[in-house]
Amino acid sequence: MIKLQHVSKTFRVGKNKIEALKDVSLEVNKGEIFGVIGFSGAGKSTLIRCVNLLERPTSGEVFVDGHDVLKLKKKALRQMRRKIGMIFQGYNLLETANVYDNVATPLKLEGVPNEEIKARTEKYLEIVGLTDRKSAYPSQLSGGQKQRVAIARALAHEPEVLLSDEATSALDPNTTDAILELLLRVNKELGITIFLITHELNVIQRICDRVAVMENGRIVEQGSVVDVFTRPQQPMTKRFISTESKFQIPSTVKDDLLKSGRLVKLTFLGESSKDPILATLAKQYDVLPSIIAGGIDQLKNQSVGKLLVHLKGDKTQVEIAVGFLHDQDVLVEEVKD
Ligand SMILES: Nc1ncnc2c1ncn2[C@@H]1O[C@H](COP(=O)(O)OP(=O)(O)OP(=O)(O)O)[C@@H](O)[C@H]1O
Repeated sequence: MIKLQHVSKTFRVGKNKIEALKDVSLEVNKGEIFGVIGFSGAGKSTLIRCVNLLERPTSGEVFVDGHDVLKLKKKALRQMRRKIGMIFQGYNLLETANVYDNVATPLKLEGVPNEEIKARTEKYLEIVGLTDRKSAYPSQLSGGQKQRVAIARALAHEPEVLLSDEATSALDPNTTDAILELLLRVNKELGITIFLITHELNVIQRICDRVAVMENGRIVEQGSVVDVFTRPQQPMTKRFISTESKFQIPSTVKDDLLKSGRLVKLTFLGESSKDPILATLAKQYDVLPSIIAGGIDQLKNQSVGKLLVHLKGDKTQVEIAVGFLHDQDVLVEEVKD
């Protein structure tokens, strides 16, 4: 649905050159939710803006639905842009128009017949749950409600793709969850492909099928969310996950534990979460496993269990026990200092 090939973007500010994107290639399939994650300044906004040419790449190719958008003439580009809706962190609503008109006015400007405007505006306000607030002005709405208006406005053009530029970054956790639920419904029930950028791991975990991790204008890793976040390969991805991870134990506690044994982080996926692996380990080897911390991450279609376990015992026995864990269907990471 969206294909970027070797896309680079250089900004010139006075005498300085800023390489915001460096040879970025990625493909978003029809019907999926694809997320790009990275810290501030990684190039995410520039990347998403290259899809609908709010930003023109310095080099490389951008395809939307098979069309090479950089080669499209004005009229064809306008038509292609209709296939692409966009929502932003700052909502971009018309403050002087009420909710209904915020959705209806852009349709009017596009020449959609009046009856169709009414039908679509009502339909999409209903989908985002704002039918009873259609006369309210943006200043009378919460951040989550404003984002719902922006989503209805984007959907009213009946796009094939929705681009989301940090749509939940200004919202509190509960409102973020509700907007993510809405985006999931938009994807599932209306069949709209979603391409989003975010700096929030939670957004990727909750709704994305695939993810790309960006650093300094480059994509350093991409793949399915389960693979990338349970078996991160690149230091940047590991750093992202550990920054967000809830497994932070005080260094004094960690030092004590490492003196008396080894610490392993176990990640359980799917069926492996049902096996009594630690009980088996304690029974088969002369090793005492203690659970130091644990939790479950809910990914879109799968839950992932994580345990931080201390293994105490004779050095050789602990070594054999770690080998046993590696042989199971769990991911084992040794925690050192
Ligand atoms: N219009 C512009 N002119 C000059 N430099 C720009 C412009 N837009 C972005 N940049 C620079 O390009 C780099 C990438 O910025 P970008 O906004 O794409 O990153 P980001 O990952 O979206 O970060 P953030 O989440 O903070 O917006 C930064 O160094 C930024 O300063």
